[in-house]
Amino acid sequence: MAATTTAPPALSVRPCSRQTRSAARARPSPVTALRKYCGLKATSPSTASRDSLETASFLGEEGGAALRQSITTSWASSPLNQAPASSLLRPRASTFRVAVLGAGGGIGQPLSLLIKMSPLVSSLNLYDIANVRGIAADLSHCNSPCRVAGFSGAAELARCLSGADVVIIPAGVPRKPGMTRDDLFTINASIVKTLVEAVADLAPTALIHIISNPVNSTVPIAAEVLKQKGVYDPRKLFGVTTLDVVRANTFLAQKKNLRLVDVDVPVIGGHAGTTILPLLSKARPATVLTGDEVEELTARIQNGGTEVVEAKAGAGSATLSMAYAAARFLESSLRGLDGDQEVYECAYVQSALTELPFFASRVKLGRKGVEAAVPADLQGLSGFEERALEALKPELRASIDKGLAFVRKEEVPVLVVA
Ligand SMILES: NC(=O)c1ccc[n+]([C@@H]2O[C@H](COP(=O)([O-])OP(=O)(O)OC[C@H]3O[C@@H](n4cnc5c(N)ncnc54)[C@H](O)[C@@H]3O)[C@@H](O)[C@H]2O)c1
Ligand SMILES: O=C(O)C[C@H](O)C(=O)O
Repeated sequence: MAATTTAPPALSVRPCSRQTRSAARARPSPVTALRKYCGLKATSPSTASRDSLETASFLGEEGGAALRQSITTSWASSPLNQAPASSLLRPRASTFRVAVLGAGGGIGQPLSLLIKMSPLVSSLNLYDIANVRGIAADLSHCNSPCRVAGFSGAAELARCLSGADVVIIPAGVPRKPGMTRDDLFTINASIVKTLVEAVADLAPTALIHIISNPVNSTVPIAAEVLKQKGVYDPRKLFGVTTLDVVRANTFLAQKKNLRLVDVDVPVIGGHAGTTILPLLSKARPATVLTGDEVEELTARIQNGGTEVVEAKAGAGSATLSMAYAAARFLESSLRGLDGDQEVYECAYVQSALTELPFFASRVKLGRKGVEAAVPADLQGLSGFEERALEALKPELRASIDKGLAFVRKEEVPVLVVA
């Protein structure tokens, strides 16, 4: 990730489309390349204006504009059309402080790198029970403005959390082949409970992004802990389900040969097996799918996590795609906190959209976290989706109850997962 003095397209986190890749090969002006730059978030025309689609980026709208401006100036004035790195990398100063708990893990490390690249983040605190000082030292050598510090062991958790605007929690054990996410409950429930207790005490106004599985239960656990501590604000607690949306977008685009950047599939319900419900009938662009295609795509999206667990054959679950998804969700959250107006993501939150107290749906993000859930996605579902929605409710409810009972020290209900 070293900054170079060569072509600015190297600044992109990823090329966003075939068109962008071929444009890069043709060595366009850097300004043209950046106009096409889409960064981590492939914004949908359904949720963004044409302008914001063009500027949507991991850099944020303003950051992207500032970067384009700096490149216009420095590129044009450079005799070799190769501006010095210092003038190319001039993102805006920002004010958000992010803490990652479980930063030494398979998700934590690449996620921390992506966050270090974000000009929306001024300070990144890494925490793990394992030693993360080396990771912090390593990251701190990247010449992006965000300050990085490492905190290892429970004694340093308080300093890590102090002043955080967003706390991201990927701490916990991942699945091995043959396990369900619920099989992780025994270990991860306690980890999440302990960490959220600390967040309640030390960063009670922070947004909390929970990645640790089983998300369907760990989010209710976190809610109950925060309630017991008297600091629960349901607008600020999220189960990160962005990976389901990322997978749905990718798999649909592959299946129907669509431009990835155009595709947006809302995914509702929860984050485990059949509780993951992609609403393909609401996909943008509107796409004609046969019944078989819907069933096949839905199953692939629901089993995306298992696909990776099996491919890794005992070495863990999705880490890189999860880091990418979590970085996208963080960027959207920070843009909301920063006052951007039209920021939407799917997330697993306290919800009144169905009879279930927690439910993943598209939500509007704002200065205080969730501004509103978007009910429109649940209206006019296909027959297949209606049936799948009803079918997922018992399992999701059982997972929620299991999480709540764990904190309330009630008898934990037996959860039967197919
Ligand atoms: N929400 C999602 O879509 C999604 C996607 C992928 C993985 N996950 C989940 O994320 C979790 C982490 O996955 P991973 O692959 O990074 O696992 P990992 O084992 O590679 O990393 C977990 C890290 O957590 C740390 N840790 C454990 N207990 C801790 C504690 N009490 N305090 C601080 N740190 C602690 C470990 O030391 C380790 O560094 C798993 O539960 C996995 O199932 C969720
Ligand atoms: O599948 C897992 O266990 C990890 C994660 O929930 C995923 O969807 O990849």
